[in-house]
Amino acid sequence: MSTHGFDTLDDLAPDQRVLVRLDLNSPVEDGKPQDNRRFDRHAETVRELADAGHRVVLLAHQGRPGRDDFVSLSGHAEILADRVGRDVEFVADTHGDDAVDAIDALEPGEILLLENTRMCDDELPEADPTTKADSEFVRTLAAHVDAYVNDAYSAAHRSHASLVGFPEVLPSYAGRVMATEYAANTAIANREFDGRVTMVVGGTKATDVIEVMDALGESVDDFLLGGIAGELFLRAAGHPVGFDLDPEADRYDSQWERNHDLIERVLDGRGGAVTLATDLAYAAGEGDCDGERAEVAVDDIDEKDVSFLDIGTDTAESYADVIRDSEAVFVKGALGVFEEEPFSVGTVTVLEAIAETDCFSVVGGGDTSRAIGMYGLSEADFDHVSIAGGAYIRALTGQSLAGVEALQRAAGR
Ligand SMILES: Nc1ncnc2c1ncn2[C@@H]1O[C@H](COP(=O)(O)OP(=O)(O)OP(=O)(O)O)[C@@H](O)[C@H]1O
Ligand SMILES: O=C(O)[C@H](O)COP(=O)(O)O
Repeated sequence: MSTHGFDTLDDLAPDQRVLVRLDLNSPVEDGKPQDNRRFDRHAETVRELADAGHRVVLLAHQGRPGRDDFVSLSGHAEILADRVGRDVEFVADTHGDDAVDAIDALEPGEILLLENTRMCDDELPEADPTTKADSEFVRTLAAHVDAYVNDAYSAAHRSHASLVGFPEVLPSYAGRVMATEYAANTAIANREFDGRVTMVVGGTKATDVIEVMDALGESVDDFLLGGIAGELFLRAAGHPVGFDLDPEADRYDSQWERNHDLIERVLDGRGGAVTLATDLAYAAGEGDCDGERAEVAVDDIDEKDVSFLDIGTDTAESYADVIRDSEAVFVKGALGVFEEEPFSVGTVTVLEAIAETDCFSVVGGGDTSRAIGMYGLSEADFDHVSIAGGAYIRALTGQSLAGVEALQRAAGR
């Protein structure tokens, strides 16, 4: 058993017919899944199992019923096959006769992907593990395999049948992605660091990250703020910022209404640990992201009529200094609209400082981690680049994940 209380692939017996839950949930365009790092990451677990001679049956979900991204996994099988370097057979069935026949026909080292688990009525909604274990979906598939592996860390906060049902009835193991993500993302709450622990807080989901700041309390020495949350904190400090260029998007006002009490509480309790931007960047001229970068000192902002798109250069440099002096750095959310090169300065300066520094580092959030590839940085320069969104947030705030708890219970049986 690992130190995290679950068994891993190191504990798996040889020659198993193994059911493996992945998270291949991807952006979908014109009905087709778009390639992303989830395929590369899970491919390593799948390849390891197939190379070891196991018969590999894969489960994954895509989208949510009723949404445009709720599509079949046939396209996912093609991308995954390319990444694994082996054939991945696909059957458009979740647990009926076609699925069962295909499972029974597998030879050692062969890989089969079943249809989108959310197309099976038993998968959703969330329910307790025993109820999910008693579903036809779980009972049927469990009878045709020897073991279950959960590699879907980024979906592990959902108490769905494919995540919590199987560990109730099968010997269960964490896949490589699950084990790595779990260790890195809980480090902020579980590990002792000798030196300064810094958290870079940005992005658009201010409510999420402010709750993280509140929950983390003393385990973080410095919070470096940017993005929407950064502007909300500046607003709390009396600066007229947080102007919605597109009022429909409503990035600021509703998140301000929802969070201003919490922001005050964080500032009262941990104000000394919170560092806010001293300058901000905006698009000169047109008033949208296409304009040239211009900067203004926060103290010189008199009116709320500009949409800020990045922290300023002085702020970025001072954040980089803090990072160079840190023992551990956790990133949640980008410091600006890095997708537009002129407004990537904050995010890229901070990521470069982390990459150059010998600190323990975790970068989380789907969008934020994309900046690493976009600006020529290497994932190898970070201890961990998470592929999880909601699960990363929950791990940072010390909340348990239903799928991880299910693995831990299974290991204890
Ligand atoms: N000042 C800003 N104004 C508008 N958008 C911003 C600003 N600063 C950052 N962003 C945007 O924030 C996005 C990333 O934030 P987000 O909160 O979505 O985090 P994430 O890293 O993608 O996490 P998740 O995986 O949970 O979505 C980027 O796409 C960036 O353009
Ligand atoms: O992409 C994700 O964050 C996970 O797959 C969870 O998806 P969900 O939010 O639709 O449950």
